[in-house]
Amino acid sequence: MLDDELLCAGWKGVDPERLARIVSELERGFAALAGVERGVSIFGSARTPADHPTYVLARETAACLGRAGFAVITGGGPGIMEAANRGARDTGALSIGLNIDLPYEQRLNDYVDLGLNFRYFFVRKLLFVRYAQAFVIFPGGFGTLDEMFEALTLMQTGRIRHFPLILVGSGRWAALLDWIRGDLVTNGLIGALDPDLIQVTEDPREVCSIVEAACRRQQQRYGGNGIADEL
Ligand SMILES: CC(C)=CCNc1ncnc2c1ncn2[C@@H]1O[C@H](COP(=O)(O)O)[C@@H](O)[C@H]1O
Repeated sequence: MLDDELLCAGWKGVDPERLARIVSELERGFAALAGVERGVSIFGSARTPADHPTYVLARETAACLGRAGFAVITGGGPGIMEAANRGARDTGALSIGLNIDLPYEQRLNDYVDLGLNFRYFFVRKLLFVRYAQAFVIFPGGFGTLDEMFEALTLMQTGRIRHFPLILVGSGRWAALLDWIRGDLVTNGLIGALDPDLIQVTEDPREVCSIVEAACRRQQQRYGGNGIADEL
């Protein structure tokens, strides 16, 4: 069977409707975020409570980015997402939440100024990249790791360029980084230089200076945010 025939074989009655929904989510997202020229997407656990040091660090980091003129984009949920939206709100920077519809009740956190709800994870993930100049990632679970590895894949394959991926909280990432540098590099599963795509810091001001330097490079080389046309 040819590829086209295979694809058509799966084209059931509901698929056109699904496709229309996907396109309309994309359109709504692009329209809502079209004015965002400088943004940073911040990821991290949905479960980190407000009195946790990592929450405080995420709030501070977002505030620092906000003061530098960046909009802050998160998943709009609780935990680190809330901390980052809160830090943006503290400084009057645009605080964006791209929320996902989940089977259990899920509302946007109280610190989102521009909020959108999505049915599809992949539409929302595209927007996290499309409207950001950098990814800043705090410790988290499967959701956070998914977002981190998606960005790394896009960087490794050249779909996004000069796009810093910054892990905040060195101690918490050490075991994962050891495994990446050890097992993955040693067994030839990634290139020897691929781990260099990841930067690690504890310091909100360093996050800001890494992002600003990358922005300048993106601007000089591409006149935009370093995102290839294919994305
Ligand atoms: C308390 C709870 C589980 C709430 C879930 N509510 C959520 N709302 C919005 N984005 C989410 C949510 N859960 C996961 N995500 C996405 O996945 C990441 C967090 O997942 P995790 O907690 O690390 O795995 C976030 O950066 C976010 O983009």
